[in-house]
Amino acid sequence: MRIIRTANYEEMSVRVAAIIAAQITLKPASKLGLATGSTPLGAYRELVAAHREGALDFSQVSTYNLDEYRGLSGDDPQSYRYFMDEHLFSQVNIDRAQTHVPDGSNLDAAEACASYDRLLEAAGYVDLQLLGIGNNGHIGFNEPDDCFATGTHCVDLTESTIEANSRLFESPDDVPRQAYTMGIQAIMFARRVVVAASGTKKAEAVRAMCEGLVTPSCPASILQLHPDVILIADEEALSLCH
Ligand SMILES: N[C@@H]1[C@@H](O)[C@H](O)[C@@H](COP(=O)(O)O)O[C@@H]1O
Repeated sequence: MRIIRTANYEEMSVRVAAIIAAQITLKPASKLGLATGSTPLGAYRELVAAHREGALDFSQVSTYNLDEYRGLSGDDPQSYRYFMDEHLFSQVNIDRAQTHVPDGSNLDAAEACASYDRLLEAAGYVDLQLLGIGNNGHIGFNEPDDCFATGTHCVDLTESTIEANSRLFESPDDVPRQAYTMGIQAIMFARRVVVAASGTKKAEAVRAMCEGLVTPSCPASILQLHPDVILIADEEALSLCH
């Protein structure tokens, strides 16, 4: 795992965006695995700015998002599809038909997950997977568990994740209790993984990911087995690493 240490969130965002931009420049038809949350927002802003300056062409790019709340349709402002449309897809020249997010409006979990897996398999998985990390070490919505879940699956969100994500809802009661998430396999099949982390709240999860045992109780720790991972993290997020 290569570690790029940055002074703060802004510098982290610039470094993450630069790697994604380089990926698109080198391979215009790149398949990108994308993440939601506060962490990638700055990088998305940088990518939008680069596009507006004429430096980045998304016309051949396709994207596959990690996860979606079960029960939310794409026109719900709390959905991850809405988040991606708002912060990235509507701001660049990407073909919206080439942007993919698990279908939260499909309440048939088995069907929703199987069809997302078929899509990922048909795509041959992604060239670059962008990840944030949950305070409890989750990636996507792969929560701490007794085993690593391989395929796309429906998860019951942990109390700590509901609490952490409630800042984006009116109250914790409004946070959906379940989500569909890409499994560990599709994440590990990405040719390159870029993990972004910022702030002291992520420090323990970052330490466990980089230096702890490879264990499903910290899902991000599986990334120690991936041959091409770049962690871009600020001083605060790296503060517990040796
Ligand atoms: N499912 C998402 C993850 O993909 C994200 O990495 C994590 C951290 O979010 P944030 O970047 O807002 O801290 O939260 C959510 O639960």
